[in-house]
Amino acid sequence: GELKHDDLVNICELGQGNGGIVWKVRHKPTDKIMARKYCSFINTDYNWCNWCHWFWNSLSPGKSIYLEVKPAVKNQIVRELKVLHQCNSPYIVGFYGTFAAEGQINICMEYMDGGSLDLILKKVMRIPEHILGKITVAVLRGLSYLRERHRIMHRDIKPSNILVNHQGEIKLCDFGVSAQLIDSTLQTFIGTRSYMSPERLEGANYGIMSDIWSLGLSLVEMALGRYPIPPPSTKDIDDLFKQDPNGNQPRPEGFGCYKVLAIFELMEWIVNEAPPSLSQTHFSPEFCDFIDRCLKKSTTERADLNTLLHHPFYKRYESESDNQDVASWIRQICKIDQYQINENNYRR
Ligand SMILES: Nc1ncnc2c1ncn2[C@@H]1O[C@H](COP(=O)(O)OP(=O)(O)OP(=O)(O)O)[C@@H](O)[C@H]1O
Ligand SMILES: NCCNc1nnc(-c2ccc(F)c(F)c2Nc2ccc(I)cc2F)o1
Ligand SMILES: [Mg+2]
Repeated sequence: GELKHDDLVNICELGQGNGGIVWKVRHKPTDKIMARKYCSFINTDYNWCNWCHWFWNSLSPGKSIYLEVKPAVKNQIVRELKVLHQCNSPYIVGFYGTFAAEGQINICMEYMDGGSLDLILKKVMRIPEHILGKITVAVLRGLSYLRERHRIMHRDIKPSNILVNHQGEIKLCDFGVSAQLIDSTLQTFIGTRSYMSPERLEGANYGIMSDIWSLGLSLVEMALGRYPIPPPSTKDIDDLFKQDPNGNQPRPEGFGCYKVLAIFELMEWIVNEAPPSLSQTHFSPEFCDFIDRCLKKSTTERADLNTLLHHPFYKRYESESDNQDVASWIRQICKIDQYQINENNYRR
């Protein structure tokens, strides 16, 4: 049956984004561990000055934006989210239910004990190419599932929305299954960095091809270990790889101290400058070509989903049946984590 607010016990906070707070919870009746996302809305009536408040609020990234939606709109969102019960794929995070409590929309989903790839990236310097190959297989298969079976694009592909677990599974979450929720959160540039495609930033029509751009940019960020706009110089990259060839040292402070562009400068750069690319000094020619095909600024030149499903980089990893390599890599990283926890406890 449907989940109820009182059946859930908070265990610990998993993280905060721009539109939500995520808690690790236990569902008492089934003793199941879940991840519960509060979408931060308050259900007072919507009016113009709230919009201004929201707009100025959204300029200061990282704060949770409080949005106003009418109760009727909230009910429509909950109704549309129930479609998530039909979203069943090895590449999509499981869904347990949704409900409104204290004027907030809650989404309860599968708890992924490896966390999201943005957190993983904070623990290691870079993600090795063979792991990025497995990530690419999972994301492309997840996008295909959403398009073939539910006729939707993802809309928010980025490392924090790609989750992993100790079994080596890699799954997508936070995709735009509810049109009303998308409208209510005015998916604009909230957040410090944009994974949005040039056409989407320019306000032109956009679709699945925009997800392909976001995938390309996310892969470059995970391959280099830093957000790739403005692109690091070849010297920067060579230094990174010289310091730490296999890329699993935690990142030193002031790493690659590059100028962090303000959100508007960043969007301007994405629209006006050449897209980032990878060099064959450190990456395979297939991976470099895959990235170039995803990061074409013009959607007519950019590879579509079917082309990528036949690309040599994808083909190299799609045949590998199990993800034991991913599983041991995740465990190794989390063990570092576990080791750190023990260390800290021991010191205390
Ligand atoms: N199902 C889940 N299992 C485990 N951890 C999760 C799950 N869903 C989210 N998280 C964690 O919670 C954090 C916050 O998630 P949330 O989607 O609210 O924000 P975000 O994706 O980081 O950013 P934004 O809100 O801008 O999209 C994520 O970074 C992720 O580490
Ligand atoms: N960057 C914007 C703020 N972050 C965000 N987190 N979740 C969403 C989201 C947006 C639209 C939507 F329809 C959802 F179901 C959404 N959530 C959602 C979808 C699938 C699963 I499985 C779990 C979810 F929380 O947006
Ligand atoms: Mg997210």
